[in-house]
Amino acid sequence: MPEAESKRPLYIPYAGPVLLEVPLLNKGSAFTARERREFNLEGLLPHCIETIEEQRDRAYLQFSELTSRMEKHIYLRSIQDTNETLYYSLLTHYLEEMLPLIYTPTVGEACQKFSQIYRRKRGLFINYEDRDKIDRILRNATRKRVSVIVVTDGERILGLGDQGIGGMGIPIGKLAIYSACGGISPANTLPITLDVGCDNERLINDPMYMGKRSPRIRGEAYFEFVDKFIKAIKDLWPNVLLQFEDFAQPNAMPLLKRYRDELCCFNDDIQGTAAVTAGTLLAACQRKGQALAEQRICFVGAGSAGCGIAEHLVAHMQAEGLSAEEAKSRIFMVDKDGLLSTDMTGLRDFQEELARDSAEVSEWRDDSGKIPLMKVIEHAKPTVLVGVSGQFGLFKESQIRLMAKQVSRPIILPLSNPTTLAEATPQDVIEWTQGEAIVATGSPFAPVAYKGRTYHVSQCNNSYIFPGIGLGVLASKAKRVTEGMLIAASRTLADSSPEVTSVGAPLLPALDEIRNLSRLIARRVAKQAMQDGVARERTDLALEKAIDKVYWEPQYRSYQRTSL
Ligand SMILES: NC(=O)C1=CN([C@@H]2O[C@H](COP(=O)(O)OP(=O)(O)OC[C@H]3O[C@@H](n4cnc5c(N)ncnc54)[C@H](O)[C@@H]3O)[C@@H](O)[C@H]2O)C=CC1
Ligand SMILES: CC(=O)C(=O)O
Ligand SMILES: [Mg+2]
Repeated sequence: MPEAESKRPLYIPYAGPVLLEVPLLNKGSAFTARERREFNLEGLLPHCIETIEEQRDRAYLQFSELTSRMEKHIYLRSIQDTNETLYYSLLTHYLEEMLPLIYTPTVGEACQKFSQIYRRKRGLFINYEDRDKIDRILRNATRKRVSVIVVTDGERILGLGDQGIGGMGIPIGKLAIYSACGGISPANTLPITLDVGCDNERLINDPMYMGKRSPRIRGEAYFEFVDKFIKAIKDLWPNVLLQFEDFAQPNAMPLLKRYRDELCCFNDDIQGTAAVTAGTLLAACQRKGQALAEQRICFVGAGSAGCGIAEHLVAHMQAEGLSAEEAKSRIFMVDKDGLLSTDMTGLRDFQEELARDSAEVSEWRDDSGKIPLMKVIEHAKPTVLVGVSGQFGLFKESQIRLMAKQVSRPIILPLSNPTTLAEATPQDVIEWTQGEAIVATGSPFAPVAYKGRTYHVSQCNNSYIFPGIGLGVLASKAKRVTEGMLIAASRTLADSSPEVTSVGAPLLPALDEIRNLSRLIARRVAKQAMQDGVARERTDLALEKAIDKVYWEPQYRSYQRTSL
């Protein structure tokens, strides 16, 4: 068996059964005869020395014999926890089939059942009680350099609410996407869950629950705890890229504001979602032969994602020539109590920014004094409807039909996850609009067959964006994630929209092109980082080399022995 010769060997201090227990290093039956001899593995493995492709075939055979999504998820996670190179080889090879099993929708159920299906350690759990020894805990995680961290406190997991430490499924899944789609080595990633308690009664009364069984720490104590966490991260890994994920609305924006100028970080639900949605909308506008600045955009769900997307679209429209005022006048934010307007009390500061002048919309009110979605559709005649409410079936037939009557080719984006919480199914939207609507969803949906045509439904999910941002940040050694970098990512996504070959062609590149897409996004993001003065200047050639250097492929390396 020829050893991988393209890369220099790795020097490994482990041998025997211990080496087989290190997921990042284990090669299983692919250890060569020399390695088996030198690393005391003889007799510990069956005779045949296999290639990663042969191992992948066996794993896929075993995977295919499982029937339920959860069994498949558990199986894939078990491979990740025993042989990470094989896991990523499998994932990249069968990305379209496996992404929905390690990510949305299955990851939602995996978070809900996290304590029941728990098997082996992965990532770090940092308890509120451990707040004065976070530095020590971080060092327990790994002695390696950490380049990307995804952190959650589990309070708003997809649209499923508080999952406590079960939320860990999300950082694990997101980082798997960084590696599978963005070429970030899993050796340099770390999923973290902050355990500050849990307010989900069902979970903390479940005897299986493995987290802290007490109400969530809130207020100043919570922010002091996160401050300590951030300080410990900055001390140990000052150049890390930190992604905030699935924090609940009261904390998501305040945490981002608190730390965005302190370390290289971003909030994926606010900023990653904004970038992917802008890219998707730009692609849809190209298809309609219109500018983004011409659209009237209605959001249902004025939370972290909704307001994050809206602010980012305002920046794009300004780049297209509108003033901030003009751009905001094209945005309509509907939350539980109807359209956000300036007379409402109790709005969060980021919602106030997007509230409509109450005098201007006074005629829109219904008998209860509120302005429900239907009234907004009637009066504002939106061309785009974005669902980020976490509420299944919120878009009603009458509303979508009215949109299609008022404007040509309405753009309808039910973005809530997982699939069971989508505001509408693509099948319904296509039928209600007689095939006119341009649709993309947060979770994957099968193509829709309607009147002899096939409509492909692209997945407008931040997973299209953050792997490329991560690669771009690492390659350019960026110190911050700027608004310009996010805009560059959106534009690259829109520019990669496939040629229209037929009605119903997908808006976004297919998943099997996502690795290439990530490299394109990385290039533009890195260049923008340089222009924004947050990254070291490099020539195009040096940047390309830096991307190649960071980019990790799931292939085995040759090992040489060294002492600890
Ligand atoms: N496709 C994607 O890439 C992403 C999708 N999402 C999804 O978006 C949803 C919301 O996420 P966040 O904004 O972070 O949560 P959030 O909790 O900050 O916001 C949700 C908002 O929806 C509002 N809402 C609830 N019921 C409503 C109703 N009947 N009518 C109008 N508004 C209603 C809530 O009051 C809240 O303001 C989740 O389901 C999440 O999975 C979030 C991030 C990325
Ligand atoms: C996709 C994602 O980040 C979410 O639904 O929260
Ligand atoms: Mg999220």
